[in-house]
Order: sequence, then structure tokens, then C-alpha cells
Amino acid sequence: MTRLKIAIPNKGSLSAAATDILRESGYRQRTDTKELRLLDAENDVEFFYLRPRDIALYVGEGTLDVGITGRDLLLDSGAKAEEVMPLQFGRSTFRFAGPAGEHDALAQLAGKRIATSYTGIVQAFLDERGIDAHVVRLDGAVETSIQLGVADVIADVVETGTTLRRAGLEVFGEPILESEAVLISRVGNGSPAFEVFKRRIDGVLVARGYVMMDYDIAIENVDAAVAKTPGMEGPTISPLQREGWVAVRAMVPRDGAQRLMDELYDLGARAILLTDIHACRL
Ligand SMILES: Nc1ncnc2c1ncn2[C@@H]1O[C@H](COP(=O)(O)OP(=O)(O)OP(=O)(O)O)[C@@H](O)[C@H]1O
Ligand SMILES: O=P(O)(O)OC[C@H]1O[C@H](OP(=O)(O)OP(=O)(O)O)[C@H](O)[C@@H]1O
Ligand SMILES: [Mg+2]
Repeated sequence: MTRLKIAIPNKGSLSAAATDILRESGYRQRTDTKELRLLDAENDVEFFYLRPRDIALYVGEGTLDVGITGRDLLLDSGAKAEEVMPLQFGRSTFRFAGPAGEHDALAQLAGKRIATSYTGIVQAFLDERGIDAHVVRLDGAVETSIQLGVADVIADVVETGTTLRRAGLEVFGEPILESEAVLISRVGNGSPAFEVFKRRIDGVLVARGYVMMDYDIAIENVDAAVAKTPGMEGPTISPLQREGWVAVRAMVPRDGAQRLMDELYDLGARAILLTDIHACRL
């Protein structure tokens, strides 16, 4: 098998969370942020720490096999790479914004100067709708460009909205795009090494969404309890020394697990335990 080459954000909002998920998936990660390349010989993979904006290009060209980047950056790049799996972190919305109270519809974009770091996404959006506007490419901090007179509106990443508010701006029109960190690969990459890598990442994502629940319950109440905790392939039910009782073990969604414990208690379950799952293969 040829060694898998993987691109990881070296800085910015996605960097720490990307490193975390890889570490949880059992891969070596750099300990020094100045390190730009790291070989994990045991797992036969090599990591390249790159600017998130450049990652889709390397993967699209086939120089690197896999990457973690933002969906917005992937689409903006126009690279021949495809989204393989959303990673559930780095969520943001890409939106138009202007001085508070001045705009309420996308039709008002016509003839305006629009500042953005994502010219690919914005130009494609305007072309699709036949809106004629002038796109001004900036590297970052685009919120300031209106006050400084180089643009009339902006199109940018919005997470909490704090940056917009502080600059006296507000969003208008429909959201252009919902983004999050995504796993990308070259179109049609189905190598066995890539399949293993995907399964490991997926195992961590699923584990983050579930917890393990254990409880003891009288046999006459098992059916009602198991209906609430069906598990993946069906829960494990083991005998207890206590006559007429069994122990049940099942994976349950993390959201709502506390409420589920209350409901099981009401059904007569006791010794109800919740434990974290660190990884899984389902
Ligand atoms: N609050 C946020 N600000 C910026 N980007 C975010 C935010 N939340 C998620 N992202 C995502 O991070 C990616 C941007 O990568 P980038 O390297 O520009 O990170 P950054 O946090 O903006 O870092 P930098 O300090 O270099 O500006 C995009 O996919 C973007 O959607
Ligand atoms: O809605 P918020 O929670 O305020 O987050 C959004 C802001 O964060 C990012 O800026 P970043 O700090 O990355 O600076 P940049 O513009 O130089 O990339 C983005 O470009 C917005 O400005
Ligand atoms: Mg940024």
C-alpha cells in the first residue's frame, strides 16, 4: 500500500480541532506548530501542515491524497477535489452584509462594490442570478473595507456575528452557504488506505455523538426499557446474580441521554451508568 499523504490546516480556526480529531483517531500529530511535515510511520501516513486555503489545490492536483479544509474554501478554490465527509466542527455561514439598515434584498447588490476573500464563491453566486456587481478581493478583515471606502457591501464568514456588529454592519439576503470543516479527496479516490483513514475518522465522530449506557432491570420490564435503548445491533443483555434481573448495555445518542436515564429509572431500572466512548467501528 502506498503511504497516504494528508493535508491539515497549519493555522486558523480549523487547525486545533483538525489536530484533535486526528489524535483521537490514533494518529501522531505535531507538538511544535513550526513543524510543517510529520511522518507517522506506524500508521503509514504522512501529514502536511498547510494553509487551509491551499489544501483543496494540493488535493485536486493529486499531489496529496486527502485533506481537511472548510467547505467554503473547497468551493471557492474550484479545485478538482470532492467533499467526502463533513467533520462537525468549524461551522459558519457565508453571507452578504452592509451598513445597518441600508440593504434588505439581494437585488440591491447590482452595481455595488463587494469586498470578500472568497471571490470564487461570490462571483459564481452573482453569475447564477445574473447580478452585475464589482467584486473586490481582500485577504481578510473585510468588515473594515466599507468604512475605509473601498467597498459598499461585503461577503464573509459569519460565526457569532460579533465582528459584523462591532463594525456596524448587518447581514441581508439569503445565506450563500453553510460551511463546516470537511474531509476532501481527489475525485474518485477509493484506495484501501483512504478507506481505513475514513473509517477511523468516522469512528471518532460517531463516538462523539454517542455514550454507553448500562443499567440493571427486572425481566418483566426489559421489553419496555429496551424499546428506549435499542442500541446499534440490539443491546447486550446479561444475567445478574439477583433472581429475575438482567443487566443491559447499549449505545445511546449523547443528546437526551440524561432524560433517557430519568425515563429508565421510572421504568424501574437501577444502577444506571453513562460512560464516554472514545472511538468505534460500527
Ligand atoms: N469564526 C471563524 N472565522 C473564520 N473562519 C472560520 C470561523 N469559523 C469557521 N471558519 C472557517 O475557517 C476557514 C478559514 O480558514 P482561515 O485560515 O482563514 O482561518 P482563520 O481562522 O480565518 O485564520 P486566519 O487567522 O489565518 O485568518 C473557513 O473554512 C471558515 O469557514
Ligand atoms: O461572526 P464572528 O464570530 O465574529 O466570526 C467571523 C469573523 O471571523 C473571521 O475572521 P478572522 O478572525 O479569521 O480574521 P480574517 O478576516 O483576517 O480572516 C471571519 O472572517 C469574520 O471576520
Ligand atoms: Mg480568517
